Amino acid sequence: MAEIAFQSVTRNFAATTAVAAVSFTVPSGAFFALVGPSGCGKTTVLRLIAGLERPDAGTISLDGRIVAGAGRFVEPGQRDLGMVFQSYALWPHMTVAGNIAFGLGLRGLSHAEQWARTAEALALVGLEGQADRRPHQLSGGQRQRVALARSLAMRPALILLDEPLANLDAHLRQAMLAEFRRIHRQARTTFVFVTHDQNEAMALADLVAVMDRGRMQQIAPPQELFARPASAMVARFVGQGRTVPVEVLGTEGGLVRVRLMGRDLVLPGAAPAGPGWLCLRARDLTLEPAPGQPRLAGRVSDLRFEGGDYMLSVDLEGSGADLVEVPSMVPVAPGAEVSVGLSGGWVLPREGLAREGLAPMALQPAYEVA
Ligand SMILES: Nc1ncnc2c1ncn2[C@@H]1O[C@H](COP(=O)(O)OP(=O)(O)OP(=O)(O)O)[C@@H](O)[C@H]1O
Repeated sequence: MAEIAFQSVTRNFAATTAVAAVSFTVPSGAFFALVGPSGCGKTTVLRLIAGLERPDAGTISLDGRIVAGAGRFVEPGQRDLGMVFQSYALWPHMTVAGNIAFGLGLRGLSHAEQWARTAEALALVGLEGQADRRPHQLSGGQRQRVALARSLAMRPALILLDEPLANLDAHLRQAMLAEFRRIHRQARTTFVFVTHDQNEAMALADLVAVMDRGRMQQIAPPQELFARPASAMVARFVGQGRTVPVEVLGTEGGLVRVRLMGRDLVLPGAAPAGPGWLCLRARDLTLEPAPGQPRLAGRVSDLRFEGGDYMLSVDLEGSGADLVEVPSMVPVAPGAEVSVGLSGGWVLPREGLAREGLAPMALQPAYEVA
């Protein structure tokens, strides 16, 4: 297992700053996911960890040892890490066992040790009995497991996975998410997983970094990213959040008082007085507000059938926000005027807030100020 530490790491490609003064620490043994829209710099971060890119500034340490920066550079082969790519990169002419044992042979391990480690890695990924097959005789999911087994057999301190599920169909991807979690638990190795799919990152990892245009927006456990987004980008990217502009009036008993559509509401959040965003997700909104629950007037713009119920797209007219998503047990025709109840949400400053500035806070329900 290995701890990963970036300190003010920058990587430029001509005029593009792919990674901009990024600092973070991943604890040893974590399942760490890097997520963000295309071009945000996540693959470059992965390649910097691997030693396939050199930083232009800053230092990268693995387990306390500087591997890049401060006049030092440790070659990829000397970093005690394995890589798994979406293309699998298996040798087509070798059997499954041959593919896994190949790297072990290069390390000079005895045949007996190669065989023992290959069998162990195949068992770990659930491919016992497939040792003599060739890659073309396997499904996509099985090939991905062989690629992972090949890395695991080397027993590295760190395994880097670059969109390993991208080539699999949605059903298989779901199954592989559970498999990756199990394999990580059993292998007791630090995993770094790059994906553009926030659902995948949130389902897999115990620590998720959201990147945008070369910068780290937030690094946090999935539950915290969802409940307490640090910037509007994270609020929108994670869990299909919608952001509604509000005026923050001040803090109040660990909550934040905001003005929204002419009403004063007190909501969970972390923001100083001034312009803010209210991040809302479907679970924060209901169609039939309980007595005393804050409510906002809206008009149904669209509805779709989802998960056995309906999801309405509602225009909070005059709020300046995009459409919000409101779950409903019954269909409501587009054009209908509705009253939307607010049971939660998260208020953040319009400019975003450094993670360090956010006080930990228990989640509490919203209430309206009389
Ligand atoms: N070798 C390179 N030469 C020039 N520009 C590069 C190179 N590698 C990356 N970039 C640029 O750096 C930025 C970040 O790229 P990177 O591949 O890290 O993003 P990403 O988040 O992994 O994107 P994707 O999800 O599309 O793979 C992009 O603007 C990309 O065009």
